[in-house]
Amino acid sequence: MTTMPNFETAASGTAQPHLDRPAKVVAKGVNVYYGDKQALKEVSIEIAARAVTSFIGPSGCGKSTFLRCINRMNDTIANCRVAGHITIDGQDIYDSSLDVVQLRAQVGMVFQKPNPFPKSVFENVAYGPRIHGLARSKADLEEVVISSLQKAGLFEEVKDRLDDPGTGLSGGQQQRLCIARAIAVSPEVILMDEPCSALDPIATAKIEELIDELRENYTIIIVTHSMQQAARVSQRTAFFHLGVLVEDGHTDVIFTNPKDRRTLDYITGRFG
Ligand SMILES: Nc1ncnc2c1ncn2[C@@H]1O[C@H](COP(=O)(O)OP(=O)(O)OP(=O)(O)O)[C@@H](O)[C@H]1O
Repeated sequence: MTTMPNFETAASGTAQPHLDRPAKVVAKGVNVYYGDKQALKEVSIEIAARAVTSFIGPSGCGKSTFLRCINRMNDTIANCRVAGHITIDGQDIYDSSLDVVQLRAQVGMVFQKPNPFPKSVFENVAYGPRIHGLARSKADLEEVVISSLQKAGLFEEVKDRLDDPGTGLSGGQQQRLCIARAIAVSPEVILMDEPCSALDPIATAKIEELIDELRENYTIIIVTHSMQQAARVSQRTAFFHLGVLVEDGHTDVIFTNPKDRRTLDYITGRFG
């Protein structure tokens, strides 16, 4: 499946000319430190709404660190300090009055290794809507769970196993369960940190198809080590190197006509 950029139907707002879509997430001058060590330097980027953006770059360049800035997951790391500005729809997500729990519902996250809760398939998905008070009745909750499993392309496979443990599903199914869990609290942005690295090629293809479907309704940011995956699933790509965002742009441009020598060296396999 090769996904070429298709931006002609901007969802709403005014598209930034270089993005072709309204910007959903805007970062300006982001610096991140672990203790004395600086992991990200002056990262500024606009992330297009309702499109898939890939973060690529050699190991240790700061992709995951930057991803975690977008839902303030770095707050949970004791020696990590984030400076700079990040807004989502114009709202400063580092504002001291911001409710971080609410932010993490608005900005869902899917991790490298599928991590379902040790609960039933149903409860894995129901947990978020329940704690966020998103369902008024049992019937409401069932509807949210079923529609989330459907959106994650998993419902047909698990409809007779809703009471079985989520951990009993295959790796690919568990990852789609984690995507359903993220979707269940109605996020606007979904962060995916190497979501296919623990999966076989068939399960990977399913997740990639799902990502392609989800971009209609969500802003998706994916960290990947696979340039083929970035080329297949994303409309935009950002290349990081040694804590610096070297360049970002349309995926086909980054892969065929990058501006910076470091990007060219990376995509042609000269390092990383
Ligand atoms: N919790 C932490 N404490 C200290 N240093 C960290 C921590 N997490 C990441 N780092 C350091 O920050 C830098 C960026 O790491 P990060 O994991 O963001 O890179 P990455 O590009 O996602 O790497 P990979 O592709 O290997 O996952 C690295 O030098 C890493 O060692």
